Amino acid sequence: RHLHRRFALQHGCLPARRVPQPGLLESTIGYRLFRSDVRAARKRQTLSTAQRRFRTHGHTFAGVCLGQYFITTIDGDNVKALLSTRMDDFDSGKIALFGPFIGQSMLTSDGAVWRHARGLVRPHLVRERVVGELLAGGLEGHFGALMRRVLEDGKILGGGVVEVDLKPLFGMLMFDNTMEMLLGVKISSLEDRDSGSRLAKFVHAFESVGGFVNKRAKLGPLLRFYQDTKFERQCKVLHDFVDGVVREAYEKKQREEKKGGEDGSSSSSRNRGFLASILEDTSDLVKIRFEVLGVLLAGRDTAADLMGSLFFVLARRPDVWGKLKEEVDRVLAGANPRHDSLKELTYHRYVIEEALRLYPPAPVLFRAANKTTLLPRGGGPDGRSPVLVPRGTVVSCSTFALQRRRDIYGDDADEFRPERWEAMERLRTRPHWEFLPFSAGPRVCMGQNYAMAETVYVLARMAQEFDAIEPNGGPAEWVEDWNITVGSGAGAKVRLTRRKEE
Ligand code: HEM
Repeated sequence: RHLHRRFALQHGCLPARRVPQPGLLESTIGYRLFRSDVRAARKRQTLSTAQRRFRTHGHTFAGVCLGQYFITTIDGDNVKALLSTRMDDFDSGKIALFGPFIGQSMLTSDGAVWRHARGLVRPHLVRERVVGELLAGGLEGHFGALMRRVLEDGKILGGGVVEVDLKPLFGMLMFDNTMEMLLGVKISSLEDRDSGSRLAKFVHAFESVGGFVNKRAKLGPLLRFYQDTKFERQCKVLHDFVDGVVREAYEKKQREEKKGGEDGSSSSSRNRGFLASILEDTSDLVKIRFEVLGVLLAGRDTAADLMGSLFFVLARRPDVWGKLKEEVDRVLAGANPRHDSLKELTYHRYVIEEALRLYPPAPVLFRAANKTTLLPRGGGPDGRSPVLVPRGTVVSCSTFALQRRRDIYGDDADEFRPERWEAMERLRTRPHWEFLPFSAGPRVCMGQNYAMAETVYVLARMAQEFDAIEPNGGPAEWVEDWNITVGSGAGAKVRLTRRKEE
């Protein structure tokens, strides 16, 4: 306490506003706050509850939940300190949650280990190269498989109309596409109908991991007393599957190197795909397994949840669908999207950015302070003074609430209006630290260009294939569904009308 007081005095820190927790027991344990969070989660209102709290208590406030002191903020300056200028004072705080699944990999590590992992993965996810490989690779093939599944799984009504829930199909599409990009092998969960196959077991285990991690996240500081053997069993299924592919690629590389050494030619697998590239750098196959699963985790659910939420909304917005069709016909004139034409689909991008703003698949960013530090704002009665952050504090930012701030996005901040992005670009008022679907700073999402390109591609292809999209039941408003990421709780149940052949 003495050290904290001295640190606060030195840096002019004042106390942050506290969420009301009357009584000594509540202000030190925070059980009622935890109960109210659990109730909100049951009603699928975690995100809107957080948004309401910020509207009531201001942009930065503190509290205690299950004995853990936390600070939460949607102040752009604080978010910048957390993710960038003071990032070394914070750990990612994810190893306890994800450790049994992805070990010490890029997503879970910090400091030198994280820097090395990021350097290893980065060359394969940078802009031009990624988009080129994406288009040269199998995305169109996977999209074709998706179209076949729409017709097989959907209810055909005649007249080119089909009713289907697109959300699980987008999950499979993103899985297949990310697996191909990562492992360099064609894997099609969209076409695999055998529920007993190794692939189906892998997909099932991958999907169940989200529920386990979510449960672990809810336990907060109690997690250290918890062991989940079911979770460990599913992790083993995932590890065994990836280990098999990695070992095969490693042995192939060794064979080729030997052959190359004998006849003087270079290895033909060199620099092809993510896995081949990592094998150039390390032969630690366990490390490779964790990096592959980490990127798969980071890339699949986020992109699939984005697509699901997007199509939930588009079914309710024929005006936006009409504009997408108009743009895709004008720019592509019936051809498949190409590297250069993707960039011209600007309205497509605005629509996706608006979905990322209102329904961010990663709606909470959090870090744990590894030493006593500060956030620049939120302290004192006017909230303008720095705030002390004692070592061990969990600091979080609800990007869901941040990206709905009315003082930044206007009075219609809660409405889906893609045109706002065109206006913000024209007026050069595009927010930076207040639009963080991919986070920002040195730990910014490594796959953001890949994710944007793949989403624009799929959206454009859907607009080429379907004349109309309407809701097929479900609520009028989007509801949250928490797994590791957040998607549409009502799925994307739609009635699609095929375009007539010209
Ligand atoms: C719509 C899709 C996506 C969204 C919304 C998204 C969002 C994010 C966010 C918010 C983070 C930061 C998490 C944190 O710091 O706590 C992140 C990190 C990351 N993302 Fe994405 N992501 C998406 C797609 C992808 C894809 C497709 C890939 C790869 C193929 C990918 C790879 C990564 C990696 C490797 C990191 C860790 C970076 C690091 O810790 O240095 N992401 N992503």
